[in-house]
Amino acid sequence: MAENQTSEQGSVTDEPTVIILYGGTGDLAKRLVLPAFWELHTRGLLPKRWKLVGNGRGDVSHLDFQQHIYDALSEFATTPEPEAWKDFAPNVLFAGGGFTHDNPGSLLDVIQQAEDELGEDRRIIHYLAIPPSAFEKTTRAIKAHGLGPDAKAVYEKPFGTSLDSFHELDDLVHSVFDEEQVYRIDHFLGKEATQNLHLVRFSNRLFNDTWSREHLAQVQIDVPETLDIADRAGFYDETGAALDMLVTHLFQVAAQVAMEPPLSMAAEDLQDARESVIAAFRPLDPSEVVLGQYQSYRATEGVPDDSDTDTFVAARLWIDTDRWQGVPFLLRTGKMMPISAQRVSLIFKPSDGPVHSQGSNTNALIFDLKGNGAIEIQMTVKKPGPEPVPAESCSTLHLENVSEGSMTAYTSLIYDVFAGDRSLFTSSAGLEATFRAFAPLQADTRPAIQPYDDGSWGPAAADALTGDVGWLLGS
Ligand SMILES: NC(=O)C1=CN([C@@H]2O[C@H](COP(=O)(O)OP(=O)(O)OC[C@H]3O[C@@H](n4cnc5c(N)ncnc54)[C@H](OP(=O)(O)O)[C@@H]3O)[C@@H](O)[C@H]2O)C=CC1
Ligand SMILES: O=C1O[C@H](COP(=O)(O)O)[C@@H](O)[C@H](O)[C@H]1O
Repeated sequence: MAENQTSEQGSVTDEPTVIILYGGTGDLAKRLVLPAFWELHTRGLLPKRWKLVGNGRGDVSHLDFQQHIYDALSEFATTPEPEAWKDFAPNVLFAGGGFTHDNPGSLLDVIQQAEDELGEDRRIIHYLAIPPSAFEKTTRAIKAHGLGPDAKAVYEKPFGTSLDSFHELDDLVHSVFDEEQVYRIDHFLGKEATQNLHLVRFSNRLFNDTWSREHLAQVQIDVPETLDIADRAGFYDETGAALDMLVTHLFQVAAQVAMEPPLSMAAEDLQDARESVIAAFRPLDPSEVVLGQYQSYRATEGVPDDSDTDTFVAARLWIDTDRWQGVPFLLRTGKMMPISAQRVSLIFKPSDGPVHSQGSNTNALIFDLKGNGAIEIQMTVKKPGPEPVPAESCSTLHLENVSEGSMTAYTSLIYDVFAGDRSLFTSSAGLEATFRAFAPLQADTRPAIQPYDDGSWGPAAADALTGDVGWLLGS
């Protein structure tokens, strides 16, 4: 979240604001975005006067959309307290009939209705919580109906699906909005624990001095998920794991680990440092990438019988800076795996002796990105007893003493949109570099999809990518 959370709350909340949530009844909206709006409301961090307008292709009444939000909050956050809900619900409207350049559905009328209550000086925030394939037509519609000037636009990821489509979308977006109006979300950057990666590193000599090829054998960024894709087959089948997670979240987290020391810990300097290192990502070598698809995937309603979509990806990424020469970044994520976790592991080289670890564990510093985060250290210690026998041990710092008041990534990032703080959002230049590194997976050199059992750790070939080390999870 922006550093100005409390000091500038006044300036954020004074601006009458209409938030248009395209894809308002979708999966992302119900699981993450609507709970985030609710959290901001209960914390008093929404603008003083606001309207939230859900948009979609179907016709949904205002009351039904309010009920949809209530149900989503009950399922994915907490059941709203009646008093707080009474303040919230009347601000929620729905505009159906879709929104395209030649047919605005009821959106313009509903915006007018919101404006009648908020006044003409209202600001519009467009939040595109829709599949990436719909970004372009919705952006064209925003332009055609004159809703671009003075607005802010929040784009979900992936912003583009290839280097070419990224350029096309970026050009289109810049024909409607100035860069300062655009907020490209990668919610892994908003996670408290992701931000801890640089804070812990740069504030503690113990870690900062060992954060390089001299000491590290490899870095693993591992995000297995037990989830299937049943609720979002349409979106997922046209996207796949590599686009959904690798070129987006995992690349951004890799950049967060690999960045050079920023000029200062100020948000813009951190953003520059993160985005600069992405330019040094070597384009992926398809022979170092494993794509998989879980066995029951094609039986999912809405997925074609012959779908070639990847639901698993593991890749070895090289970063061509002096600090990281020779250190592979192992990235892995997939659906229908045995556990859900989000871990960044810095795996140390063996010590020069005379005592060497003998166990199966590795000397590693691990950041758990879930929730408020945790930091784990795996190391060799002395086994109690008369002989100096080394044994493997592990200790976890749960960070509870510093987690009071923490917010979900979406809550924090949406607050930043209100506050006008773009430092935890991705820039055009940074995203262009991610798509350059990703391009070899989109050519005819794309590796063949390998099947894996539901609930397994993915195709066996992914294990070989880590060399002798093995994946810390699941080995
Ligand atoms: N779900 C998640 O966990 C996360 C998703 N995201 C991102 O959020 C975005 C939306 O994902 P998600 O909510 O899962 O996807 P959904 O498949 O649930 O789609 C969201 C909504 O978009 C609308 N929509 C679908 N297709 C089109 C279309 N062709 N034109 C216009 N509107 C369309 C639908 O609403 P209607 O039928 O009412 O028009 C749908 O409910 C994606 O960019 C995704 O990468 C990011 C982080 C997490
Ligand atoms: O963006 C996405 O992220 C979620 C995982 O993120 P989490 O923070 O909600 O655990 C992933 O399941 C989804 O496929 C992807 O679109």
